[in-house]
Amino acid sequence: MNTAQNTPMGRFDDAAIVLEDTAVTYGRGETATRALDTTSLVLRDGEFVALVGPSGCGKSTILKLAAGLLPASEGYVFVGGREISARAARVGIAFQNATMLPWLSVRDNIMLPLKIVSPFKAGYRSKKATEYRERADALLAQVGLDGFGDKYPWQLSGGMLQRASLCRALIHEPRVLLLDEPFGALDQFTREELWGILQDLWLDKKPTVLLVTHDLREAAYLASRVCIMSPRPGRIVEDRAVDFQRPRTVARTYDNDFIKLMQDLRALITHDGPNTVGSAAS
Ligand SMILES: Nc1ncnc2c1ncn2[C@@H]1O[C@H](COP(=O)(O)OP(=O)(O)OP(=O)(O)O)[C@@H](O)[C@H]1O
Repeated sequence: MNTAQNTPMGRFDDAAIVLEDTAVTYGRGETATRALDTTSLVLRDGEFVALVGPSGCGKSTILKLAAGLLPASEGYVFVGGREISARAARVGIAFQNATMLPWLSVRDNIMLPLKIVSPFKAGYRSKKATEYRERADALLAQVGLDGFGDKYPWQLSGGMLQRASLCRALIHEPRVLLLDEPFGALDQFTREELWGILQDLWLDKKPTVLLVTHDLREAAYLASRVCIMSPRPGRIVEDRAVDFQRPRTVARTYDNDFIKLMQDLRALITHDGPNTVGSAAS
């Protein structure tokens, strides 16, 4: 087992996520798929980084590595200072489809990680149950779902479910939040509203966030850094800081400097010239 002292991790004292010369090949032999080419990436504690790139370039693969759901074929992955394969780190995860258990209330769905994740599960059955309920209700209020805790998932709209999914990802106060196209299935207005909510949640507790998205406007609105990946087998070809003042607004995304940034990023993905911004990356 590797530790922070005797591996490359020792060089990144304040890093929340480190990929060091990491590569992933799915399968073996003739059916093997090289999904992620040799890639290095460091997220400092509290950073918000967006991963953008063509379909199939390995974005979700990077999230699976950081979540400990997938071992690296080559190189190292550290989360919270530990090699990920050594011990699962405490992360929060939200996907494009907010899968909820239909027989549980929204509040009980949100509280699920507390039932499963140490050290919370010990307190779940005892005196902490009330505290956990209050924590779930406070999060629901933060995302505009005050009073919806007793409803069932099928009584909520897609946008409301995705808000609840964010609450579930945050209920155990993870220091690392992994988001895989969390707003991809939503209409534009709901998506923009949720950008604001996610930004507020991030500004409140400053977890380290790794967001996979196809939407460059979403990436530039939310992230402090946008990493652009090449086609499969992907690797990071651009790591761009986004310095716009926070809190950011939707109106800000129509300013010239914001549009210029999106044009630059899009050109890196499509290899088009800078004046060809259209709908492909949004
Ligand atoms: N379990 C698996 N077994 C075999 N190949 C896989 C597996 N998971 C992903 N792949 C392949 O690895 C490559 C990268 O997949 P990944 O899901 O990471 O891409 P992505 O960038 O997230 O794609 P998208 O933007 O379309 O969601 C793809 O070619 C995919 O077909």
